[in-house]
Amino acid sequence: MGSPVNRVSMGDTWSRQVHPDIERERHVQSFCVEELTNILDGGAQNTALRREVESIIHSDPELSLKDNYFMTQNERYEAAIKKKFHVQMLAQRLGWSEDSRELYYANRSLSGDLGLALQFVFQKALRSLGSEEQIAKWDPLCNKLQILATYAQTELGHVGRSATHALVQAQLICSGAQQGMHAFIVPIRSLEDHSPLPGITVGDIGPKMDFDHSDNGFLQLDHVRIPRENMLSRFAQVLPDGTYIKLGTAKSNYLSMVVVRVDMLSNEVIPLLQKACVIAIRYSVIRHQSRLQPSDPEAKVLDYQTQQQKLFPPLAKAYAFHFVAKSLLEFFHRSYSSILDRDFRLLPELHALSAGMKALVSDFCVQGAELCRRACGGHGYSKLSGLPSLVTRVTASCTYEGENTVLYLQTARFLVKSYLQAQESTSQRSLPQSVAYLTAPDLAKCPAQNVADFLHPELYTTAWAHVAARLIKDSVHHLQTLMQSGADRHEAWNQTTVIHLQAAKAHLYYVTVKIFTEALEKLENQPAIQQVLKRLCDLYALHGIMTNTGDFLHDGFLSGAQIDVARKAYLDLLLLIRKDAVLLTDAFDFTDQCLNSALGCYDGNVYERLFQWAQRSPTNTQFLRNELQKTVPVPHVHSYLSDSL
Ligand SMILES: CCCCCCCCCCCCCCCC(=O)SCCNC(=O)CCNC(=O)[C@H](O)C(C)(C)COP(=O)(O)OP(=O)(O)OC[C@H]1O[C@@H](n2cnc3c(N)ncnc32)[C@H](O)[C@@H]1OP(=O)(O)O
Ligand SMILES: Cc1cc2nc3c(=O)[nH]c(=O)nc-3n(C[C@H](O)[C@H](O)[C@H](O)COP(=O)(O)OP(=O)(O)OC[C@H]3O[C@@H](n4cnc5c(N)ncnc54)[C@H](O)[C@@H]3O)c2cc1C
Repeated sequence: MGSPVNRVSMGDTWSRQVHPDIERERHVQSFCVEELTNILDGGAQNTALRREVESIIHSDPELSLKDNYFMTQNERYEAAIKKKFHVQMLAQRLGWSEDSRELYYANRSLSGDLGLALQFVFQKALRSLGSEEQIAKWDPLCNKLQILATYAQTELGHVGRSATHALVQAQLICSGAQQGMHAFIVPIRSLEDHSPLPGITVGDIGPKMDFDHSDNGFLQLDHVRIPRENMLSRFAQVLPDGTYIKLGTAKSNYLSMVVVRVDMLSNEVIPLLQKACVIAIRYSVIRHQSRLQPSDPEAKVLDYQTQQQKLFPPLAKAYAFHFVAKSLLEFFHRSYSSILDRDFRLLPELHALSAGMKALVSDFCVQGAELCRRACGGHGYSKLSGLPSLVTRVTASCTYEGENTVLYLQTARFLVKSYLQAQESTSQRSLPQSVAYLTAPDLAKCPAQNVADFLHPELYTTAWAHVAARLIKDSVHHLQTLMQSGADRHEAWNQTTVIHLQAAKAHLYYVTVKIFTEALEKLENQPAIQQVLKRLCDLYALHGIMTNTGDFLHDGFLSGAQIDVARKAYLDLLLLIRKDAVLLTDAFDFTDQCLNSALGCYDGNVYERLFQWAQRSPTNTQFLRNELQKTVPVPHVHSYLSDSL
């Protein structure tokens, strides 16, 4: 690997000297950081390749992210477009193919700060909904950037300034009959001069909370005609005489959403939380404040239990979600090709899991990133910490690709069906794997008696299964009671959605705990890593219990006394994780350039960097001469004072 300092140096003179406070954190290593990095990367060869790509990207001045925080929205957009084309040229020169690991790593090292991100969504949709001929026609045009494509499903589109083509999801009306949502490729701008085509009104939606690197726009279509073959036809066709032929199910065209949701977790959402944890935990061993004992020197803030309570649950989630995303991706790969071949048996479970996980993971990533930001005190409010951008960027993921409440309810719909299926004693069909626990034997009371009992993965997984199953049963009971009292199905559903939402969240939490524990079992040949990750897994499961105690107490599954014991187990874990905390963040192996944070650099030289970066601000660099020929920052209060006097 070479010296880590070499990897992370940003060229500042002090960055070769690691701050002693952070160096001490790395002094005693209870596990091999490099080995953990290899696990996260899926193998040592991947780590090596990723670092190779990172060094290419970071040595290229065109691809620097360092001025991002000082840019306006339009400047960010332009810089992101410029980088996109630059990376494309680099890829051509170095032979990085489309969908290659190299391009994936290039995107990661640039924090996804590349323009034309929606082209990716367009292509995912094209490949899942298009026929082989349509893919062969449109995909290469996108790869070579000969068309700039976007995905327009939500009303008011999302097309902006750059797109020449949009994949529009719209109602198909054939011979007067509504056939549901279908995907159409609509040319919207001239390929000659980029002007909007007849009938097209298109533009940028204006200032946003973040996502300035991405182009979001509105689109109106007024009597726009497109060729019949522009309707994506893997799952449905319209013949020249107007006959509609259904090749899939009524909801086959929703497949594109599944594909993108699965992909974006590891490509976009989870790294944002991971980076926030790296920044806040590194800063928390540099920042000293107050004393643990009156006679002590000022303590590192990470030594306060409340600081650990802020930062370690998000860290545990950052690891848990890595394994969740990996497992979801594996399930996706197992089922996708049969779905494309129109075998839809696995689709309901895949949809329910991917929609629900997108919601749960993005919700927790937002909460976690904001906690990290606040854990850095006043400096967390500075954009130069990197944290405000991480928070606002991850916040978008609770909305795009499906608003989270809407997605939890999709999972809940599947849970109701699965529960009813589990109740049918005559049913020959086995339940999908993720809900198999609905028929497993259940304990009425948790047997845990002491702290050690609460650290058994089987115990807390069973506890989560119990709560999820009870809440699902409860939600179905409420639904059925309302229907039996005369409410129609839709009304009864709406009157019980708050309860369904709670059930869906518990189910998803159970699934994440189960996936994390299963991932640990596979690490038995690496006991030191297994041990450190097990602590995070324990913390993840117990933190969930601590923040939902009512659900565990409700039917007496846990008693008040057991909750006290579980809390003791949880608090003990904070101390154990404390000594490995910085190493656990190092293992994510984000370069300093990619973190782009004055607080979070590997070397811990926070204050020098903050000071130096602040001086780069245009407010400090754009000077004018005042009447006394002295240079002063603009706008200067004296110019107004002299006007008004
Ligand atoms: C190098 C690489 C770089 C990469 C770098 C990446 C960067 C990445 C940056 C991200 C960049 C942002 C990109 C944002 C891009 C958008 O945001 S695009 C817009 C996406 N929009 C959405 O996701 C809309 C979300 N809403 C939904 O999904 C809603 O549930 C629906 C599906 C639209 C509701 O429709 P509905 O027909 O009313 O649905 P509903 O009655 O509830 O259900 C009907 C049936 O369909 C089923 N169903 C619903 N949805 C589905 C589905 N998707 N599949 C299968 N079945 C489904 C239901 O299970 C239900 O089945 P049954 O129970 O009847 O059997
Ligand atoms: C950064 C960003 C990028 C985006 N990019 C794209 C893009 O490229 N292409 C594109 O097509 N779209 C894009 N979108 C739009 C995005 O997909 C939608 O905003 C999202 O799917 C939510 O839909 P909505 O805005 O209509 O919210 P609404 O559906 O209006 O939601 C508003 C409220 O209503 C509630 N609600 C809605 N339906 C129900 C229901 N059935 N039951 C209970 N409550 C409900 C929601 O929970 C929410 O609280 C993007 C959005 C963002 C923020």
